[in-house]
Amino acid sequence: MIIKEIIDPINLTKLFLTITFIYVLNFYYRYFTRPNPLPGPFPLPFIGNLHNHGLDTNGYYEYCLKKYGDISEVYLDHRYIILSRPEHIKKLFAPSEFFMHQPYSQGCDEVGIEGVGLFFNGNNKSWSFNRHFFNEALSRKLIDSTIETINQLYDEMSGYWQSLGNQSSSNNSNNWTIETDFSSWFHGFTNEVTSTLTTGQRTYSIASYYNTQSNIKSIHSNALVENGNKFTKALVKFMECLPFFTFLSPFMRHYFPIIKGQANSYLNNRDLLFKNLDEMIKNRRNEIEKMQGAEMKSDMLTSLLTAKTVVEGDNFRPMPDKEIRGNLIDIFLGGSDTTASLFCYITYYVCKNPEVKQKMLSEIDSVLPNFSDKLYKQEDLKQLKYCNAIIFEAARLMPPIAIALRHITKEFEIAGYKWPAGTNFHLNIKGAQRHPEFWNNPEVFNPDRFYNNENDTSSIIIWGGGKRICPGRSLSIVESLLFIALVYKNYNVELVNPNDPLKFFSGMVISSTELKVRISPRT
Ligand code: HEM
Repeated sequence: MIIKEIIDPINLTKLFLTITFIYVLNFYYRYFTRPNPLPGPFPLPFIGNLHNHGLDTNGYYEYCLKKYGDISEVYLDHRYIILSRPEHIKKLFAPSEFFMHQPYSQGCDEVGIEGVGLFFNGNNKSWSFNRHFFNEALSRKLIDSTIETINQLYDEMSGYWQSLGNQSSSNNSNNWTIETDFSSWFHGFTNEVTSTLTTGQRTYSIASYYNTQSNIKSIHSNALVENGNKFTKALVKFMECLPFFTFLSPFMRHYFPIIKGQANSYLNNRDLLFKNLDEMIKNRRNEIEKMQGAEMKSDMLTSLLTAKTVVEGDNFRPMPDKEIRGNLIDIFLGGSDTTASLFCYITYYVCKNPEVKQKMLSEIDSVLPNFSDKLYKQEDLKQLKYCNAIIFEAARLMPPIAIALRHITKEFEIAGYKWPAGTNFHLNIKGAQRHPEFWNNPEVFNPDRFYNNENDTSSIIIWGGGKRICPGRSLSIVESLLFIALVYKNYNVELVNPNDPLKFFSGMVISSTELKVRISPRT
């Protein structure tokens, strides 16, 4: 009888309405009594400001800066304080402090990345070990072997362009022009570079893209290309799911019908990706066991498997597989899309500014030998000072990661307010790098800011700052210099639609989605 009364639909409705009422009351009580109220859009229960934020992170923070000024707030899964002034942001880059990126996130736990690797790791001890490992692994030796890989992969990609050019022209010579999408080529390219650097295995992404564009197929077998393709797609989808699991509340992910379906599809994809990575780890472990002292490969997976320095009390033990997987994911997520997109932004701005392009070509031609003569090395690249300035200026205007995260675990004073432990910050990198009080003509692409010191450039924070500054920053600069050198030394590059704005998707990374260019061999 009592059970019948409890599950009576009228009682259930009353219960549901009462719980919802209490939730809403609590939500607004907390909102109106929050410490240091700031300007920002009014939040709604359950969704906060998700309806204002939408999927365009970059556009939304630009809007907040214009409408609410240097410091404002937004409600997603938590309250976030948005900082857009360099000096406020730099307080959270204090070199002596370990900051978490975000508090414990049930969403990140669900996708299996909470507390492992670097980016999603808020445990100082385990983060410090992984970070030390990263810094050691990304040594000059690894950068040298990455340069070699890029030179070789470029050779293959250039061969594909040549083949497409010959297919489109009647005279089968070097006199051809093709229209193609740099965004697709370079996403494939950086994916291959990252995979080789990380696991020692190729993904055949450039061959895969070539096969979609060409009547003649690449020499790599269909099975290899198809496998690599599946792996790459799983990585892209995994990346896409991160804002979804980070910013949507568990309630929405678990109970809202369409959202729940999407969450399940992302989780299936996670299973597929993890299975792939776990197999790579297992296979390499077997390989290492069989090698017994012979010279090992120099990729990061081998280093992770042979590192025996995780401290547990006084004991040392090998890094657990889950931790290894977390580090691999960090490199794939941090290193591929960012570098590919940056190269697209560089190309866009260089092609829109002919005087910059001319100066860049003069530097490349005077510093670098012809590609066929020798592979470019770190020493060659160091001389490309103007190209280096171009990289910084393109990343100032279009930082591939537009927002950095910080979560404080003790009271901190920023922008004249005392923030209690538990406050979350979104550091608006793009806003700070275009801030009119810190940059002369901030919207103008002018590499001379970094070449002739035409601007005080201390407000540049492309790679974040403090202890959590990007560990891949030197590698990404070397990769970008090499892309510029190889492509522009050998090809004429123009935008197909110079008047079109940049095309990108802004989630965690401001990712280039298309850049149509016209290329022909430089004679
Ligand atoms: C143009 C290329 C790149 C850009 C713009 C970029 C930018 C960033 C930014 C802004 C952060 C957050 C820093 C902070 O919170 O203060 C970060 C973190 C990170 N990046 Fe990069 N990155 C790039 C390339 C790479 C590469 C090539 C790798 C790996 C080889 C990498 C691996 C990571 C990792 C693991 C973290 C997390 C660090 C930590 O939490 O300790 N990134 N990156």
